[in-house]
Amino acid sequence: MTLSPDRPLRIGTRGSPLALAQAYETRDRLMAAHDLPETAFAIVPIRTTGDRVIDRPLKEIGGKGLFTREIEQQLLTGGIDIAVHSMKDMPSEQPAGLVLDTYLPREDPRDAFVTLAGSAFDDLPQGSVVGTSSLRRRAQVLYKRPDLTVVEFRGNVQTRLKKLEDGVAGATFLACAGLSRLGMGDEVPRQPVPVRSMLPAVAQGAIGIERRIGDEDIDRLLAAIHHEETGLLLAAERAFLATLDGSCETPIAGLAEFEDGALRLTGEVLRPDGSEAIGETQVAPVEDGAELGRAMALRLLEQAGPGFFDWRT
Ligand SMILES: NCc1[nH]cc(CCC(=O)O)c1CC(=O)O
Repeated sequence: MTLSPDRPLRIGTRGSPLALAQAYETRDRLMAAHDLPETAFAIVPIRTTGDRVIDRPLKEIGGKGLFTREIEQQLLTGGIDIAVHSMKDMPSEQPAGLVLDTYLPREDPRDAFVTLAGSAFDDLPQGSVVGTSSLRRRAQVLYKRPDLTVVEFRGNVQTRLKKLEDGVAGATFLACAGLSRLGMGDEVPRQPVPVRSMLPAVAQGAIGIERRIGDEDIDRLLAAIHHEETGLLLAAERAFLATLDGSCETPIAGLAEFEDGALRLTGEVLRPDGSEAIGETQVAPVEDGAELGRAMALRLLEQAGPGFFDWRT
């Protein structure tokens, strides 16, 4: 495939600072892998429903693919050639005609606990207010600390820090990966939360690149930057998520890690109000991740029983 300034490879992405950083990282890896100049690529920011509607909780806007639909549409109609995504925002299945199996090396998957003073989650005073728009984080926080109040908190890193300064909440959570990709790892007063204390979202910290099925030039281009290990981990986590049929309305957490040459998966489901959590850890051969994830999801669903994810009134 010949890429030139006249016919650059168009990389679709959301327009947020984090999304753009991920698109640039992808471009830089493609430049290095294929010895191509910057002018062989064009970054194309695309506004999604999730970006447009910022005044309502995500779960109210509803539906899967809030941050991806418009981008996938452009990919299907040829407006862009590839799309770069935060894998944790990706539905477990892609629209017909698209495939998402190229991953960059995963960043730190942990959540970071953020306060103006940089204090640790365990030191948060009784009755404090925590801001988050993530159902998973809300349920996990309330499960561990029923004394806390959780308020809705949307917006980018700067907006959230401003809200802390304005006293809207005393603390919030952000993904470590996002902060370091933004180069803000040291600017933001944060404490990484151990994964055993707060299990991350499925695929947190991983970047995925989506393409059209059957475009062999692009297949070859992307194969050179695919990170196999991340692929093995995400196979387990994404099978777990797919079997649970999760959406942004279901508090689900999952993390796969390598351990002594095997793959260890921890999965967790919570009631939205944080009154109950069910989880387990299992080990399997690295190539059996998808089966491990599926089986774990089925066991957790059975233990949870019907109505587990319903909001209690
Ligand atoms: N839902 C928004 C979103 N999607 C991916 C990340 C962080 C980066 C990542 O997990 O790869 C974030 C922000 C956050 O949770 O702090």
